Amino acid sequence: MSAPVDEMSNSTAAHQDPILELSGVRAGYGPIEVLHGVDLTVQPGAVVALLGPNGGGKTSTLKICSGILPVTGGEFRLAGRCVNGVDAATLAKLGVCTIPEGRGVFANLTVRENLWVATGTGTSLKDLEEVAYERFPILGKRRSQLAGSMSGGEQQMLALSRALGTAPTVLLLDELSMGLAPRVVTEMYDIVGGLAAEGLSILVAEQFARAVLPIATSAALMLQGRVVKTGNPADIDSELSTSYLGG
Ligand SMILES: Nc1ncnc2c1ncn2[C@@H]1O[C@H](COP(=O)(O)OP(=O)(O)OP(=O)(O)O)[C@@H](O)[C@H]1O
Repeated sequence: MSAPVDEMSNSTAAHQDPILELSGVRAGYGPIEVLHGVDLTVQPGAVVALLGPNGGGKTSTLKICSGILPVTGGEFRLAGRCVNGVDAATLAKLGVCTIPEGRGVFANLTVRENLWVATGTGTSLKDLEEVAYERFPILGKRRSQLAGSMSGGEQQMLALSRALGTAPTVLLLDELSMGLAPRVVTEMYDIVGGLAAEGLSILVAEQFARAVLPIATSAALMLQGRVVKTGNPADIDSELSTSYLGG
């Protein structure tokens, strides 16, 4: 039997259960169901790559995990507790942090102001800046610069800093590679791999499998609202080239 959500602590990474678990999860938009029974597991400290073509349901699955899209069937568990119906703000307080497609940085705000936005979760601006500038010194140099005038990689660093400043246990990343040069994508995924090595659990939705597979501990292939295969990154890579990419 699941413990009440209000008994959950932010230190969920130490738990024996998977940090995130979807079992037969169904969801949709209005009357249209788009997730038809998704099964997915993220173990503590793992990087799980959620792969597949456009419209397969990757973003919708991340929305379930962040509490934006309600579960209409099946079960969503966080560190072993059912969190169906728990809202996004509560999940954020429980340590689930999302970097959405397009990064979610405010182009017309400075780096510092963007960090200030994350103080809504209870972390002070001082702490957010300390974490950000220590990890990404370039952001310290750009603290008074408008985020929209920075490179795509620097914006992604800012998005990561905002997320990390809130000390998450689970990071949800949607299309980290979007709009970035291949070299920058590799750099960003190296950073993500480092975060997992520090104990963060990470679920990454990514269309460009080759970008994320080198740092993934496991991968799941999503087609038409279902996870059709899960396994180690090498197996899923070959599955992608033979079935989905047709080659
Ligand atoms: N806000 C929405 N309203 C209605 N349908 C939606 C909405 N968002 C997504 N969908 C539909 O849900 C299905 C799954 O989309 P989703 O964005 O989750 O897939 P995806 O694998 O992330 O694809 P992409 O990489 O293109 O974002 C698609 O058929 C899509 O058209």
